Amino acid sequence: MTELLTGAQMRAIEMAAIESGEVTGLDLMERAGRGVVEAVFEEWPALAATSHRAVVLCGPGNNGGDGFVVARLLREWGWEVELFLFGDVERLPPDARVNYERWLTGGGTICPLDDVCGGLGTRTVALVVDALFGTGLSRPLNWEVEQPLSDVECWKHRHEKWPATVAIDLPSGLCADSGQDLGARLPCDLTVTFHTAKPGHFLGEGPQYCGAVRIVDIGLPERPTGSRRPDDVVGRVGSPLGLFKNGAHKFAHGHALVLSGGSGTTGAARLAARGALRIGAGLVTLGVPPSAQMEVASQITAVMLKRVLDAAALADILQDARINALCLGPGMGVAWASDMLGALRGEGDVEPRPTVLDADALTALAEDEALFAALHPACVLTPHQGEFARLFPDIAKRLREESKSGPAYSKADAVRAAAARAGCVVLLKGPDTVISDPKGRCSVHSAQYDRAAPWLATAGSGDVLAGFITGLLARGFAPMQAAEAAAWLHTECARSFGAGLIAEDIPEELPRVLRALGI
Ligand SMILES: NC(=O)C1=CN([C@@H]2O[C@H](COP(=O)(O)OP(=O)(O)OC[C@H]3O[C@@H](n4cnc5c(N)ncnc54)[C@H](OP(=O)(O)O)[C@@H]3O)[C@@H](O)[C@H]2O)[C@@H](O)CC1
Ligand SMILES: Nc1ncnc2c1ncn2[C@@H]1O[C@H](COP(=O)(O)OP(=O)(O)O)[C@@H](O)[C@H]1O
Ligand SMILES: [K+]
Repeated sequence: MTELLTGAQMRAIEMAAIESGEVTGLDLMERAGRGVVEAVFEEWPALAATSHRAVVLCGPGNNGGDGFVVARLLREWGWEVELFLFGDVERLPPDARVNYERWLTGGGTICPLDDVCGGLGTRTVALVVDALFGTGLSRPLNWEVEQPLSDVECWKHRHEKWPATVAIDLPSGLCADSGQDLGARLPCDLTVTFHTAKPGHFLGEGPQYCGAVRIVDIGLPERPTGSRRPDDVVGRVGSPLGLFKNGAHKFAHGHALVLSGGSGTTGAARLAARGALRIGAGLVTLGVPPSAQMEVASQITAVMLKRVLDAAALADILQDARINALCLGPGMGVAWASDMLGALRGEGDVEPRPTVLDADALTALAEDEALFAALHPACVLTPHQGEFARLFPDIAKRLREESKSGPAYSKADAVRAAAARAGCVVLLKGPDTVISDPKGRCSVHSAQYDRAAPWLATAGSGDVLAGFITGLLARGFAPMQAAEAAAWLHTECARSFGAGLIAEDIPEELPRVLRALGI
C-alpha cells in the first residue's frame, strides 16, 4: 500500500526536511524541475533528440518556481522557450524568486499570461508546461486564468500531434486533495508529481485532466510509520497478499451464505455466490425463498442451496456457527432484504458475523434507523453513488458542493465520515473506489490510467464484487482487507478478460488472475 499525501502533508514533509538542514527549498525546486524535464524526455524521446520550442506558464507560487527551473533547463538544452507569468513578481515566494532571477539572468524574457494566445502564434510548439498552480491552489480559478488555459486547450486542438502538455505536480485548477475541478481547463498528457502521488490524481475529475501520472523522487524522507494516525493516511490499494490456501479442510476456508431474492430475481445472488466460491470460500450456500427454489436449483452445481422461509428460518440457519460470512442485498428486493436484516439484529440469539450489505439491503438500511443502528464493525457496505446518497444524504450533498476556499471535501473525507457514522467498513464504488473503516483508515482503489477497466460498467458486476468480499470474509480476511483485495481482483479480472466482459465472466476470469499473481 503506498500513501497518497495531501497538499498540507507534503508541505509538512518539505518544511521538516528543510528545517532539519538536510536539504534547502532551492535544492528541492531544482530537483523537481529537473525531474519534470527528465520525465518529459522519457515520455517523448523525440523531444530529447533535438531542440524544439516550448511555452511555459508560470504561476505566483512555488509551482511557478518549478516552471522557471524547467524553462531554464530546456533553454540550456538548446530549446527556444517562451514564458508567461500570472501574478505579481514582487510577491513570488523566495525560492521561486531566485529561479525567476536566474531565468532573467540567463537572457530569458517574461510576458503576462494574458498574452499567451498571441504568443502561441502559428509556429510549432512542441511542449506546453503548466506550472500555474499545484498543491497551493486555495480557491476556484477565475477567468483571468481560466481564459488563457482555455485558449491553450483550443489552440492545441487545432494541431494534430504537438504540442505535448505536461502539468507540474497537478493540472492547474485541480484540487490536490479531492480531484475536484476548481476551474481546470487544460487536460494534460502527462502530470509529473513529486515524492508521492496525491489523492487528487485518482479521485473525482483528476484522471480526466492528468493524462498519465509520473512520480519523481526529489530526495524527501519517507514519513516514519509510527508518526501516522490511521485517519491521517490515505493509501492506494495495490495487489493483495494472503490469498494462498494452505491445505486443511474446506471448513477451514469458511462457509459463506448469500441470500437470494425471489423467483425471477435470483441472478444477482447467484453471481455473488459464484464470486464467493471462486475467491476461495470453502463452501457457499444460497439462501433462497421458496418461490425461487426450483429456479435456483436448476442453475447451480458447486454452490449449495438452503430454503429460507422467513426471518425465523434465517435465524435458525445461523445457529450453525460454521457459516461465518453473509451477503445480503443483490436482487433481494427491499422488503425481503429488510425482513432478513431484521433477523440479524441480535434477536433470536443470532451471533453477529462478517456481513456484506449491498444493493437492496442498503436501501432497506436507509429506510430503517433501527436496522442502521444494528450495523457492527464486521459489516461491509458497498454502495454505488446513488445508494451512498440514500444512506448518507448530508455527506453526499457536501461532496457535491463546489469548494469556495481551501482544499475541497473529497471522496476520501466523505467515505471516512460515512464509515464512522455506520460503525463499519464502507466501500464507495466507481472507477475511483474509496474504502474506509470506522477508525478513519482509508484507501483508494483506482481503476484508471494503466488499470482502466471501463468494461466493469456492466449489469451485475457490483454483485460479483459483493461476492468476492463475502468469500474473503469467509476465508478470515478482516473487513477492510477483504474489501481492498476484492476491489483489486475485481478490476484485474476485467482487465485480464478485456473487451466484451459481462458480469458472469468476472468470477470465471479469477483463476487466471490468481495464477498471474503466482497463487
Ligand atoms: N511541497 C514540496 O515538497 C515541494 C513543492 N514544490 C512545488 O511547490 C508547489 C506548491 O507551492 P505553493 O505552496 O507555493 O503553491 P502553488 O500551487 O504554487 O500556489 C500558491 C499560490 O497561488 C495562489 N493561489 C492559490 N489559489 C489561487 C487561485 N484560485 N487564484 C489565484 N491565485 C491562487 C496563492 O495565493 P494566495 O492563496 O496566498 O492568495 C499563492 O500565491 C507544488 O505544487 C510543487 O510544484 C516543489 O518545488 C518541490 C517540493
Ligand atoms: N468505468 C468504470 N471503471 C472501473 N470500474 C467501474 C466502472 N464502472 C463501474 N465500475 C465498477 O463496477 C461495479 C459496478 O457496480 P454497481 O454499480 O453496483 O453495478 P450493478 O448493480 O449493476 O452490479 C463497481 O465495482 C464499480 O466500481
Ligand atoms: K500545475
